[in-house]
Parts: sequence; structure tokens; C-alpha cells
Amino acid sequence: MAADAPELSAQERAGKAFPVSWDQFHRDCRALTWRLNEVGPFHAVIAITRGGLVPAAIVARELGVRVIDTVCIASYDHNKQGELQVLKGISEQAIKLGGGTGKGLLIVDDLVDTGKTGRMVREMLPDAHFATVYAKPMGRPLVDTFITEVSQDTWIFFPWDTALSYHPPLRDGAA
Ligand SMILES: O=P(O)(O)OC[C@H]1O[C@H](OP(=O)(O)OP(=O)(O)O)[C@H](O)[C@@H]1O
Ligand SMILES: O=c1[nH]c(=O)c2nc[nH]c2[nH]1
Ligand SMILES: [Mg+2]
Repeated sequence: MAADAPELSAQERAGKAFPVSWDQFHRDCRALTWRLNEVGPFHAVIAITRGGLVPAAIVARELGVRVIDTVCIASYDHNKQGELQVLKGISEQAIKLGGGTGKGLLIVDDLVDTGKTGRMVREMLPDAHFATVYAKPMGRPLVDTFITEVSQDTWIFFPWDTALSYHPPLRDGAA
């Protein structure tokens, strides 16, 4: 599809929308933690910024983990994916806690879509546990634990990217 319409953004190509409220996101993060609690304990949480920061804070709080590190990766410029850029790597201290391979570390992101971002972090820490709140089919095989799968042609709208706004009635042509 991308080749058919390269001028369209990933969001426009997705077609379907899955808006997530703060309330729902918090509930989904707590559900994720219930699953992760069976797998841990973890020495540290590694958040893939920026989207992974919010679930990482909630998951770390629930699991009682106090050491949180970040790996800062930029790929989507608004909603078009470009080359991945590692703006900040994982700290030496966190790498040491995971014995160099990530054993006992928990990587957290908000979602996997194509899986490009997740794959890059997995390569840095092959033995870490990788958890996301949402997963699309292309990225799903990379994730160890997730809560909700949405179809590849769905765009997830996170509460930190959205705001309440007027929506015209369906009768007047609203989608
Ligand atoms: O599986 P992929 O196709 O790689 O996409 C998933 C990544 O895309 C989004 O991050 P984004 O690059 O938009 O940056 P952000 O977290 O700063 O919003 C999302 O938070 C994931 O990290
Ligand atoms: O807000 C977002 N929603 C998505 O569905 C998505 N996929 C990649 N990056 C994304 N960002
Ligand atoms: Mg991200």
C-alpha cells in the first residue's frame, strides 16, 4: 500500500482509528503489569522514548522497580517513518545490571507497529524482556508480552497526542 501512495502518511494509510483515553491507557498498563509480574523480577526498566515513557512509569510503579533508563530513538516525524536514529543509547550502568545481554531487564514501549524500533532495541539487549501495551501484526513477533492487538491498518491515537475537540454529527458527513 505504501508503494501505491507514497505521499500518504502512515496515519492516512492506516485508515482505521483507535483512540485511547488516559483512563483506558492506565487500565491497559496495569493489565500489562499483571502479566509482567509473572515473568519478573526485573532489575531495571528501559523505556523507549518518547512513547515508552508513560507506560514505563506506570509499570515500574506497579512492579516496584526504581531503576529506569531510556533509549531515545526517533523514527516517525509526526506520522511518516524515516530512518531510525538513536539519539541516546542505554547507559553503561543499566547494561551492567543486565549482564551485558539484557538478562533481567524490561524494555517498555507504547506499541510495536512495523517492529523496526523494537528490533533495534532487541539487538542491543537480546536477553531482555520486551513489553508493549499495543501490538500490530508486523511487530507482534518481536514482543514478549503485550495487552491488545490492533490490525495493521489501524492508527492508535494516544492521549498525549490528542485533545478534546468538536466533532460534527454523523448525519453531517463525519466519519
Ligand atoms: O514498530 P515501529 O514501526 O518502529 O513503530 C513503533 C514506534 O513508533 C512510535 O515512536 P515514534 O518513532 O513515533 O517516536 P515517539 O515515541 O517519540 O513518539 C512508537 O512509540 C514506537 O516506539
Ligand atoms: O501514535 C502512534 N500511533 C500508531 O499507531 C503508530 N504506529 C507507529 N507509530 C505510531 N504512533
Ligand atoms: Mg516511540
